[in-house]
Amino acid sequence: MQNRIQHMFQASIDTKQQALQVLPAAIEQASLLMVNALLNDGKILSCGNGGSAGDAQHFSSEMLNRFERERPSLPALALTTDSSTITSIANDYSYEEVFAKQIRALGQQGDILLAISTSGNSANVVQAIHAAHDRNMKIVALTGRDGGAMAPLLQPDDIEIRVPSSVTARIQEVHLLAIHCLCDLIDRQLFGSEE
Ligand SMILES: O=C(CO)[C@@H](O)[C@H](O)[C@H](O)[C@H](O)COP(=O)(O)O
Ligand SMILES: [Zn+2]
Repeated sequence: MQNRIQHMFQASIDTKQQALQVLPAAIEQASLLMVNALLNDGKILSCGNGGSAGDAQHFSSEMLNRFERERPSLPALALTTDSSTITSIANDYSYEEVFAKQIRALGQQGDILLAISTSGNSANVVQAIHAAHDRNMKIVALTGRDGGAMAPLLQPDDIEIRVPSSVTARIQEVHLLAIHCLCDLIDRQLFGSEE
């Protein structure tokens, strides 16, 4: 079984090496978009399914609490946590609407939606992008594969961070690294670099 473990570690390393060749500019641009929103009293909403729901919550927790340094709390909200809201929307309307309906209530012009989907095809994340655009919000999309249905929806001011892989788990492993890069760059731009 150790061969299997070695294979997965190596595949994750290889995927990160390939992502390192193509993603830094998009991650930097996404951090600038987020910092601009935060400096203008905007907030960052995040959403995704399964492991990506965890990533959405990972990001919002590091904004609301902190990443690696002491600093004021930053306004972020994961749309994946309120089970009563999610189950009632899914039950009364459709699972596709669970994020979009929240965005229509909470999203304001100048806010950012962090939309996370390894396939780019999760219908509720696609609908979340439509709802965010309707609220004049900008999108940072964390995707993989060919970007799926999300990619063609993105507007010129939106940013896509697309991991060059078709393996969900490997894509997620890079998504989390990208999230930590965003947290680091946001802190440095808002509160100065520590070294
Ligand atoms: O975490 C994993 C796989 O590693 C799964 O839970 C995965 O998140 C789920 O299959 C999601 O439904 C996949 O959705 P998406 O990434 O294509 O939007
Ligand atoms: Zn996973």
